Parts: sequence; structure tokens; C-alpha cells
Amino acid sequence: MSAQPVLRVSGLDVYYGPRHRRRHALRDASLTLGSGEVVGVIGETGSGKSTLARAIVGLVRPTAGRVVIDGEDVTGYRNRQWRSLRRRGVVQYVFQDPLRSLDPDLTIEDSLVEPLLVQGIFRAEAVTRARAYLSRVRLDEELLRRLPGELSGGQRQRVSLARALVAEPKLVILDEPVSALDSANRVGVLEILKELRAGGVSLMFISHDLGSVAGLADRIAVLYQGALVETGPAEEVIARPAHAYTRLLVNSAPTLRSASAGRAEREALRALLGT
Ligand SMILES: Nc1ncnc2c1ncn2[C@@H]1O[C@H](COP(=O)(O)OP(=O)(O)OP(=O)(O)O)[C@@H](O)[C@H]1O
Repeated sequence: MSAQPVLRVSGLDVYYGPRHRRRHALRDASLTLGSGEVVGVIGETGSGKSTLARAIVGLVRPTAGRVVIDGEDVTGYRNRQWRSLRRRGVVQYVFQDPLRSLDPDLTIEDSLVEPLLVQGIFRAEAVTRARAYLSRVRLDEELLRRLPGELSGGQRQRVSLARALVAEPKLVILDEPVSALDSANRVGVLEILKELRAGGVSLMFISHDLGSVAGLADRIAVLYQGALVETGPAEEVIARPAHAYTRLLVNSAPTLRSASAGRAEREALRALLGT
């Protein structure tokens, strides 16, 4: 791992809505991601996971805090500066809905080569790279001529992953990459992400499902009601969860639950959390 983290988030605050009805969606969030690391951000629906991701990539403006990506302080960057950062391929964000990452009027080939063409790479080389990344996400070249609307949900998710990776970014943020997939596709995409991790890509993997994150993440960050209540090495967070909400998550994940953890304990934790 290099000395410089690929991502440093400190004291990030995000509010939504008009002043008199403001919702504090992200509270003083701080997180560091080392180069080549995978961090899993988990939390229930509405806990602020997408807000954290969107604030990191400049799609939502924080009211306080700082974001540094690959040594570049992007806090307060304007749209033009964000576009330039994305064009340089530093960071990629994969939307929860793959259709949002793909232009419906572009063939898969055009979608995959576009990020390379804007970097000044010649089309022939861009197409070669697009094919290589399509095969990395285990899709057939035959799909290159199709439009996103002519693919299955699982294929679309893989194409949007390939599109995020083709420009070889420093950091990829994946918002719920497997939650809309059936179990065979989920296992397939998790396998691909494991290969990417072995290849040294830094990933932030957002999910409401601790079970999906557990086998992949080096570190786990737990969001609860807009606050990062616990962050640590994945094995430690799972083996010795410090926060009551994390204990409830571990206890509720069928594949992680220890034999001793039972329903009574889950109910006690729910009562403690007031949920
Ligand atoms: N554009 C918006 N305007 C107003 N409130 C918003 C907006 N986006 C999100 N929120 C609210 O902010 C809170 C956090 O939302 P966010 O989408 O970050 O949660 P999440 O953890 O990603 O949820 P999910 O797992 O359902 O995607 C929620 O209460 C949500 O209703």
C-alpha cells in the first residue's frame, strides 16, 4: 500500500431541504481509504450511504468538511473542475441503477470507448481496451453492438462496471452494485470485484447487506442515521462489533451470525436502538 491514501474524507456534513425543514443527512463523516484497499460502507436504507458517495464525487455539496482524492483537495470544486477530474479518470462513481451510468442511445461499444476517446486515446486502441474490459466482467463481445435497453439487468450492471474501469481510475465508488441482482449474478459480480481487488483497484463498496460486503472489504464503515458510528478492519468489526447497530447487523446476517447469537439478543438490540 502506498503512503498516500487514495481518499481522505474529514468532517463531512450534508443537509437537504430548505433552511426551516433541513434534514441532516450526513453528520461529521470521516474516512480514509488506502491505495488498493476495499472499504465497505454499510447501513440501512436512508442512513446516508448514497449521500456520502455523492458528496465525495461532487454530486452533492457538503456544508462542512473536506474531501481529498489521490492527494488533490477537491473540496469546493466547481462542475467544470469535477468534469476535468472525471475526464482524467481519477475517480468513477457507479450508480445504483446501471441505466443512469449508461447513455440509452449509445451502443455498449460507444459507451465503453467514450471515456478513453475524451482522454485522447485513438479509437482502435480504445476498442481493444473496451473488449478487454468486457471480457473482464465476463460478457461476450457480441453485446458491443447492442443498446443498454437490449441487455438484462445483470448484463447492464456489468457493463456499467466495465465503463467505470476502462479508464483505469484510482478510485471506484460502487453504490449498491449487487442489490438489484439475482443470487447467481450477485455471486458473479462479487467474484469480479474480488479479482479487481487482487489487481489493486481501490474500491468503496456501498451496500445495505453486510453479508455481501464481508468477503470483499478490507475495512468496514458503518453508517447509522447519517453518522459513521464504527470503522475498522472487516474481521474485527464482524468479530467484535462495538456499536449496538453493528451488533444488530452482524447478528441479523445469516451467513455471519454466530451460533450463540439469538433472536432475544436481536430484539434487545432493537429496543436499545429504538427501532
Ligand atoms: N435530494 C434529496 N433531497 C432531500 N432529501 C434527500 C435527498 N436525497 C436523500 N435524501 C434523504 O437523506 C437521507 C439519506 O439518504 P441516502 O439516499 O443517502 O440514504 P441511503 O443510505 O443511500 O439509502 P438507500 O439504501 O435507500 O439508497 C434519507 O433520509 C433521504 O430521504
